[in-house]
Amino acid sequence: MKVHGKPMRSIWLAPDAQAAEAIDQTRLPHALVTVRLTTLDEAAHAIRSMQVRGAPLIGATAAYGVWLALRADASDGALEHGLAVLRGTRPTAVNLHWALDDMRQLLAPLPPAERVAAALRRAEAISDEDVAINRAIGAHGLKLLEDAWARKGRQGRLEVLTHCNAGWLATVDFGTALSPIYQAHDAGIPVHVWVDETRPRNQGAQLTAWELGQHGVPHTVIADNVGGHLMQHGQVDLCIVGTDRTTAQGDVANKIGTYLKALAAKDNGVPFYVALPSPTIDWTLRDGVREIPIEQRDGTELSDVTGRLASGEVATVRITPEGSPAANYAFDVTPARLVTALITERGVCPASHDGLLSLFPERRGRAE
Ligand SMILES: CSC[C@H]1O[C@H](OP(=O)(O)O)[C@H](O)[C@@H]1O
Repeated sequence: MKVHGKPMRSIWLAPDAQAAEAIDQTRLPHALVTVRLTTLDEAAHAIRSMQVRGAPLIGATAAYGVWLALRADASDGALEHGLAVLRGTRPTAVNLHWALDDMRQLLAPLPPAERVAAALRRAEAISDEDVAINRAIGAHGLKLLEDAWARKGRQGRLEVLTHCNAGWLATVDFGTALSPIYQAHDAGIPVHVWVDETRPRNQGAQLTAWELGQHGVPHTVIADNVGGHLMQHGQVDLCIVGTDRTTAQGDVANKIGTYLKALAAKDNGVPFYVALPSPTIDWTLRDGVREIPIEQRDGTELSDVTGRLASGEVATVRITPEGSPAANYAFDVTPARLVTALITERGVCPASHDGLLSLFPERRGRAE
């Protein structure tokens, strides 16, 4: 996407080809800072600390992380160590595990001398594939937004609510949930986005709002608990969110609070869509509530808030009493029954096993 008019991805090969570079998302929206990743540990830290975040971007970063590990040591032991370190960074986004399995399947059979070049080629291919997938999700999602706009008589604004950040910052480019919104905006549909702030890491307030502003998409930041009220008053035409892991039955793991938004949407007859790139489908799982691992992060992400002072200085302040414990669950699971449809790169389908198999028939009968 463009930043100050200049095309940009969220992660890229450094011009000297000796590192990966990425936008440090912990510095947005107050500063646009690039972080240079030269080692396995720097790549792992970038994922763990959420300098890079979002399921597809986590997968791409992990692929570059394997390349960085092998640049230092291309032995079997170093490959396995690198895969293990990266696999241990964050548990919920299945793209991380898909990308690492993909890299291992490619690299383990190769002679060490061939591994570094092959790893970089694959990391770049994974990034390019993500961009193509997200463009396609945008095109399929655009049709849903055009239909919603037509149903509304093309009057006023098309009101879309989104949760967290599933924009181009959460991917290599274009985003998943925001991709149809960008394409609708560019097609001249007067779309307006209600942006859930998404406590505690504020991916909506700090990242989605920044992205939409950069592209000129009208939006309003709201507290996480406002969405149900807006839906009750007819101010939301549809919801569209991303996902970190979706089961073969269509249960959707996404940022904490997504489930509550889906319940409000169901209660108010508001369509609830999930933008789902295929590397985010976990074909091995059926019951998402029972089986998807939910990341718990440090309580200081809840007790502390970082922002910019009037002086322009960025500071962190504590908002909870000293000694009050904080529980920081990072994801929840929305059962398929609350999902209107899944928007994949191959088209739109019901949130069900048959729905997914209709778009991915090659998965029928495979023992996962
Ligand atoms: C397109 S994946 C975006 C997905 O990832 C986010 O989680 P996090 O910011 O913790 O990496 C959130 O669940 C988004 O919907």
